[in-house]
Amino acid sequence: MELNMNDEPEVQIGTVNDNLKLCNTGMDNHHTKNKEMESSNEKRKNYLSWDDFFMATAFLAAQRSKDPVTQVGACIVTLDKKIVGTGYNGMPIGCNDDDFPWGKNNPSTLDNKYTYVCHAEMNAVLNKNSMDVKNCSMYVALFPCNECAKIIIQSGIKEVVYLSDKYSFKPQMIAAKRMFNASGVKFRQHIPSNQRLVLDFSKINSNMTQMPNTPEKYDCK
Ligand SMILES: Nc1ccn([C@H]2C[C@H](O)[C@@H](COP(=O)(O)O)O2)c(=O)n1
Repeated sequence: MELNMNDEPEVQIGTVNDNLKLCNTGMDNHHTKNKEMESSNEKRKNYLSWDDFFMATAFLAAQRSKDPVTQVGACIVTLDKKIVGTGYNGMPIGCNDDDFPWGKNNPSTLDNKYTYVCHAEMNAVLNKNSMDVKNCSMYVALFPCNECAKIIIQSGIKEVVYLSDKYSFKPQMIAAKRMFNASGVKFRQHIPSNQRLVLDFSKINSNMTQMPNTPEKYDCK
């Protein structure tokens, strides 16, 4: 899965650079590199930073969204770096994704998604799996609107880390910043170290020349 921090997914592990290297050097070099790494005592260098990890988690959550135009994800993290909630923009529970509108340019308010969709931030707070989210940080793809800002403030979240503020000119985002400033919620933009992250599900098996039989075929008694 490719987590394009701006766009749609594909599916590798590590950064795009890792994978480009892998493609360009071919399998032999890949095996040599793997062998070199196996005998080295040094730790891996290009692991994800916490900020990149939590933002990527928000982006991964966004991939659950059915919104055909904008997929937003949010991830709530405690002071000791534990994820306690994720959310993405979607219809409320019980409101069938196929029955409610996903368009946004219909003249009738009743026929536009904005009337119904729950924002990623709201869902992340409501989906929390901890007692509360006091003093937590929220990682979110897009800067929160005024309605989500109210929820963020009331829930006790103390920091918002966003990737894009592309709607900063809209009154909703200006109001959100006003409220954050007044209530002491800090906000900062995260610039990811890589524009794209690729999850390669096949990489976990990449050092195997031959795969064993599936576990079901072994007699485990
Ligand atoms: N901070 C945000 C901003 C937007 N959303 C959701 C709400 C809609 O589903 C969509 C925006 O649609 P667009 O006007 O870009 O077509 O994104 C959110 O969850 N959080």
